[in-house]
Amino acid sequence: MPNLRLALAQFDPSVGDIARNGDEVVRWSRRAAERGARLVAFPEMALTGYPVEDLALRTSFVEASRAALVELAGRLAAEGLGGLPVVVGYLGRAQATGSPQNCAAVLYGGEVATRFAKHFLPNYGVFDEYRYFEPGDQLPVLRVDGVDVALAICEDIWQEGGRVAAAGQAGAGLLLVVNGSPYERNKDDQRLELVRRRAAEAGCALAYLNMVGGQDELVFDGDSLVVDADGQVLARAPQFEESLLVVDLELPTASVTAAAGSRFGDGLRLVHTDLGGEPRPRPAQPAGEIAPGLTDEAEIYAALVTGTRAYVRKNGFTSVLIGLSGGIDSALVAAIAVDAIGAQNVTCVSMPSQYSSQHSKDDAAELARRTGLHFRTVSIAPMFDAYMASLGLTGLAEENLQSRLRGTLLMAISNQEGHLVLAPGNKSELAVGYSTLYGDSVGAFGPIKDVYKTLIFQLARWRNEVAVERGEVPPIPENTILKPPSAELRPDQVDSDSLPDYDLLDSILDAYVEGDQGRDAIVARGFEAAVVDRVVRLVDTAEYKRRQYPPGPKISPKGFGRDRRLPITNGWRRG
Ligand SMILES: Nc1ncnc2c1ncn2[C@@H]1O[C@H](COP(=O)(O)OP(=O)(O)OC[C@H]2O[C@@H]([n+]3cccc(C(=O)O)c3)[C@H](O)[C@@H]2O)[C@@H](O)[C@H]1O
Ligand SMILES: Nc1ncnc2c1ncn2[C@@H]1O[C@H](COP(=O)(O)OP(=O)(O)OP(=O)(O)O)[C@@H](O)[C@H]1O
Ligand SMILES: NC(=O)CC[C@H](N)C(=O)O
Repeated sequence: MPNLRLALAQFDPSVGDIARNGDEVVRWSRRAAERGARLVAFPEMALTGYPVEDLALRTSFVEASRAALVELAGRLAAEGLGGLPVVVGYLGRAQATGSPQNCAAVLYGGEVATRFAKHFLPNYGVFDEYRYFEPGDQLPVLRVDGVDVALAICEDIWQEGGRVAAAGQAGAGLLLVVNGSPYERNKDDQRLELVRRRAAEAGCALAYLNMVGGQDELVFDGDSLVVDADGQVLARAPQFEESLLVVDLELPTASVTAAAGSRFGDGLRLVHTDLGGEPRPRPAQPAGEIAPGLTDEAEIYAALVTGTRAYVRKNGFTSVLIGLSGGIDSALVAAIAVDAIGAQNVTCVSMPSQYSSQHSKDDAAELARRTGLHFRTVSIAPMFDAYMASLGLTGLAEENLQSRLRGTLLMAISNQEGHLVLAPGNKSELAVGYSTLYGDSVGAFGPIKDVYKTLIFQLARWRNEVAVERGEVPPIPENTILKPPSAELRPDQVDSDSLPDYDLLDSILDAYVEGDQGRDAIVARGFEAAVVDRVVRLVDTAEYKRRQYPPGPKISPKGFGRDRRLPITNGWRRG
């Protein structure tokens, strides 16, 4: 059996920065060549970044991507890499109609050897690909060193038939799939199972390459992997880290004999590109590594850190600002920020009012001491008194004023010092509208907006335990984790005064938001009808707040954002 040394470049592209992404393709291709790879692949739309959203509808952007692809082919050859076939995703257009397409190409010998477009387009959850792209209709097969490699793009393997079935019918020796597959909790297990099933269906080995990094609300976790035809994992890249996965594959001798243009299932037309090369023997020291997977908490925390770091850096900031209350939410956000960009780049402000307890001030200061982040205290009391003297506010208006003064203060410091403000709201609060508009909801990015309160506690404990295991100081003070959550907007206030206990609330939210179950179905599961009705009503009437909330990293199958699109003005009250 011939050997193919394959390299999967699991890198972090930047949306819209075609020049930088092109440079990265050259850099990683050079590394692949140095490691003896005979074929190197880059993720879905690596040249433009992914997803490009409505940039796909801009002719100037499509043309820039197409021109950059041709230029990249020449540049690779000029830099001595013309003999290494490079599979790279880009934004292209259909020849017949000129419509945008989600494409990939093989660059070889200074030229674009072949191009093809994604066959199946995802149009659910966060994806809108019918809005942008025309589907492709080719089965691209690349012959390299006596092995036939069929190529596909992400959703192509998530739906039945298509290129998977066609690759099997054509007799390909390897199915190489390039992806932009956003992170969700437990999706790594789902992908592994999918990849194994598709390898069996195609009857050949399958190489799955995903990108890493963050793009607005999406986080990409990498976790690229290669399985043989029996589904056995031959190589696996680390999660959330850039890496070059190099693997030696013993593959069947090329056997695709159908004529170019032959049709396969789903009407796919075979385009066979023979790059030549002799079959190679198995090397004395075969390549291939299997990175260990992360635990559930480690994976979620890494996603939050990755998403936050990417947002801050890709938007040109170096530092962030957080209002630190001594409570668990802002404490976890501060810990994430420190892990993402370093304590020296994180500033926290304690903004006590007349209702702030001593422990809240002490706990905030203690977190700062433990992590080494910049910390200062600005009392909101004089500003509060000035407002009260002018307006004479009471009740909720008085409570919200405190939160708004803090929001204004944070934005003022941001303007003055150039830090990006992080919003500390969690998913439970966002679900029921338990935050003050233009108050604690101000900010550019919400690192924990897709994390339920019960999971916040779990992550805080986990982060502290990791620190202990590493012999470091746990970042989050014990008291912050142990005390009952409170907004401290009036004397002795605790969250449980106005909300069901978080265990109960999160269980109902899980059914209503993640599970999309109706009110009756949730009650039928044994939850008290009055509590369900209240939670459903709170969720439904808080849509206006969620739409004004900053973006934040999606970690669940249904983040508030593009995964869940409901009207703000909505008279439907039956869940
Ligand atoms: N459909 C709609 N579309 C657009 N805007 C709408 C609207 N309905 C009301 N509004 C506007 O929104 C205002 C009400 O919203 P808002 O001003 O935020 O005030 P509101 O939601 O009434 O009160 C804030 C709630 O969040 C809780 N909170 C605040 C701060 C921190 C925490 C915490 O522990 O984390 C909890 C607080 O206890 C209270 O229950 C209305 O006065 C109105 O101006
Ligand atoms: N005394 C304070 N000093 C600084 N920031 C504060 C203070 N109180 C509230 N905040 C800011 O407002 C956010 C909302 O705080 P609040 O205490 O109302 O609710 P919470 O959701 O329980 O959050 P946390 O667990 O962080 O306290 C906090 O996360 C923090 O960013
Ligand atoms: N980019 C894509 O086609 C992604 C769709 C696919 N279902 C995934 O999440 O992995």
